[in-house]
Amino acid sequence: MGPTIILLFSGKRKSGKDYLTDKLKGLLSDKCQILKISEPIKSHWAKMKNLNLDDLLSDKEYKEQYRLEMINWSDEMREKDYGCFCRTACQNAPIKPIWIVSDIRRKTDIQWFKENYGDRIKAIRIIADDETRRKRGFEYKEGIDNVTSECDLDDYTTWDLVVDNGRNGKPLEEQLNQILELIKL
Ligand SMILES: Nc1ncnc2c1ncn2[C@@H]1O[C@H](COP(=O)(O)OP(=O)(O)OP(=O)(O)O)[C@@H](O)[C@H]1O
Repeated sequence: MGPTIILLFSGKRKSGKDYLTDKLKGLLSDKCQILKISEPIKSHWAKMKNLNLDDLLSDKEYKEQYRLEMINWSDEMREKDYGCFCRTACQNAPIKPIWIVSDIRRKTDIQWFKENYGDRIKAIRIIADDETRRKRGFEYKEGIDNVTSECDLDDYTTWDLVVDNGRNGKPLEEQLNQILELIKL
């Protein structure tokens, strides 16, 4: 037993992953649970470095400060076991009909979910134009924006849905309805 549907969200920095998945959570409420693959990474990192986990998980400057180091450390872990963080995130999550994974970043993340949950998964790409992302606080950083964790899914093509959350995007309600169409419980 497990969730009936797992929505995997991916998108570049400041495309609006947290924003859209939070809105979706607002609609689905008790039927869904948001999972973050970055949660087990951050919780391990916080323990190792004696940092405040809530600050690391939230949207503050704090997380930017440690992003590069966390990427490098988690990449080393993934080389040994590509599913390690996906597995922990799933093990820690309460069973609900719908899981929303809000931070898929790699082909191997999708691969792991496919191997373990088969066709219960739907993969959604959130896109936004550069100008919009910059307005939301995005600043290009060498070592972060040009590496695997940010770029591995740029050439993935078999998304179940692509949502434009930039200036040319459809109104929010339509975007959310498109996502709900994928669920059809
Ligand atoms: N459609 C939208 N309308 C208005 N504000 C938005 C919209 N989408 C995102 N934002 C805002 O833009 C900012 C960045 O969005 P968000 O944190 O969801 O991006 P993210 O993809 O999760 O970024 P990161 O990868 O850096 O965590 C937030 O302040 C969010 O509220």
